[in-house]
Amino acid sequence: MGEAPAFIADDDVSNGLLLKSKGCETIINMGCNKTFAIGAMGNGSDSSIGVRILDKSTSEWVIPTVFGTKPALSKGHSAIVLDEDRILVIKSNSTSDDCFWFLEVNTAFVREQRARLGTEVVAWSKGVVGEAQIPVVISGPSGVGKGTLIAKLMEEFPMLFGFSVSHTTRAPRDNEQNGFHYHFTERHVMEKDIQDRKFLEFAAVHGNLYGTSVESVEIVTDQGKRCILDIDVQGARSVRASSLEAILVFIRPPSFEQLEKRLRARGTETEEQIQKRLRNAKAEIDQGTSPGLFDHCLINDDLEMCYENLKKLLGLSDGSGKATNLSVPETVHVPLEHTISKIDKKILINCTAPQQEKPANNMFVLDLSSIKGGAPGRTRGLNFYAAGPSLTGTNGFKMAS
Ligand SMILES: Nc1ncnc2c1ncn2[C@@H]1O[C@H](COP(=O)(O)OP(=O)(O)OP(=O)(O)O)[C@@H](O)[C@H]1O
Ligand SMILES: Nc1nc2c(ncn2[C@@H]2O[C@H](COP(=O)(O)O)[C@@H](O)[C@H]2O)c(=O)[nH]1
Repeated sequence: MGEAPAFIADDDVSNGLLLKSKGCETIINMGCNKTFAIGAMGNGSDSSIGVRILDKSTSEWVIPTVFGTKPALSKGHSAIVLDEDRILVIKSNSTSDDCFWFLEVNTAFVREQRARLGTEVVAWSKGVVGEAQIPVVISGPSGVGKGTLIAKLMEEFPMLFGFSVSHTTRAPRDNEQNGFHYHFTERHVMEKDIQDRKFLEFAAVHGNLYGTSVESVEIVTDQGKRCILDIDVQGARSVRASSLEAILVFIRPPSFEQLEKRLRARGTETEEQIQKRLRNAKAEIDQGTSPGLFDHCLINDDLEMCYENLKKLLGLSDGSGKATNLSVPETVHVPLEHTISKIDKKILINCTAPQQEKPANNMFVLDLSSIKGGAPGRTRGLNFYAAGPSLTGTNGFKMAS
């Protein structure tokens, strides 16, 4: 691990945006009578960035309950207050998926958890650079062909889509791999994880528990890919009601007889299970085809035609099977020495290069005007671009190794 960074406050930082250093921690004063210390906790045992809170009314330091994936310690980081709810932390020398982190200190999610637990709470949310496209939920009765359609999409566009691997308490089928088709788990483990808020949605389906973990969606988003979820109608309803913005597609069979035929031909369920799935299918088709819940409804009669229609509504095809909408994740690299400052929703990152005689073209902008999401998932929609030559005397602070 690298040596602890020191932080030097610029003289003109007076508006409470960010404050000085304390050893290897950044010290941030928030308006809520609290001071946040962010950095290595000094005990040498934790490999992630820690947080302590000073309650100024009691002068006591508190270790909060931390939600979300914690950022790993890096050689240096800087921090700046975004608003009364969040602090932005920028890690130096990090890859694009590990550079920008939001420490939520008073968002709706944090307030909810604080009220539930009766303790101080903070939550980390990793920033995702680029125009992450909203997840796609594919729903429909068992046997309609959801998995088949998703497999075709993943095969044709492996760089564009990533599958959210669900958790389930049902037993694996012969051809199913743990961690690829599902995370197969025990009911008591899954129930505990649900209690611990690890799931974005979950439902009891055909007698087993199924759920989408926050982490499963994050893994896909971190790869810069568009997340596809294969979930039942109850799950789709939960997603609709959640903070996860998604496009919801219902797949319906051409007829109930065809559905039964497909389920039987698949040969993966016992007669009893097939009967249960068919009984549930009736209610699912009713709910899926009634207005309000789903954005789109496709009939999976001819598989190729249904697949073309799916691609069309996802903006992937002009109808001829040609891809039209491929995107590439951006790369980000913030050096150890930099200053940051904030103008409205834009963060200016001035990468100083003292060894160079002339200032290099090293001013970058992190545009936060289109961000979406937040803890317990990711903060998406960050834009990062070069803004021109370095400026001096900006309202920021310098981080040194
Ligand atoms: N358009 C189609 N015409 C005929 N058979 C199809 C069609 N689409 C899929 N199938 C077949 O139907 C069976 C069920 O499909 P699939 O497993 O993809 O359904 P599913 O909706 O994912 O089911 P579950 O919800 O139970 O996972 C498979 O054997 C598949 O090959
Ligand atoms: N609400 C959720 N439903 C899910 C999830 N993963 C799968 N499913 C749905 O369960 C049924 C049965 O699936 P099978 O693999 O046992 O045939 C099917 O309708 C899936 O869409 C999930 O994470 N959440």
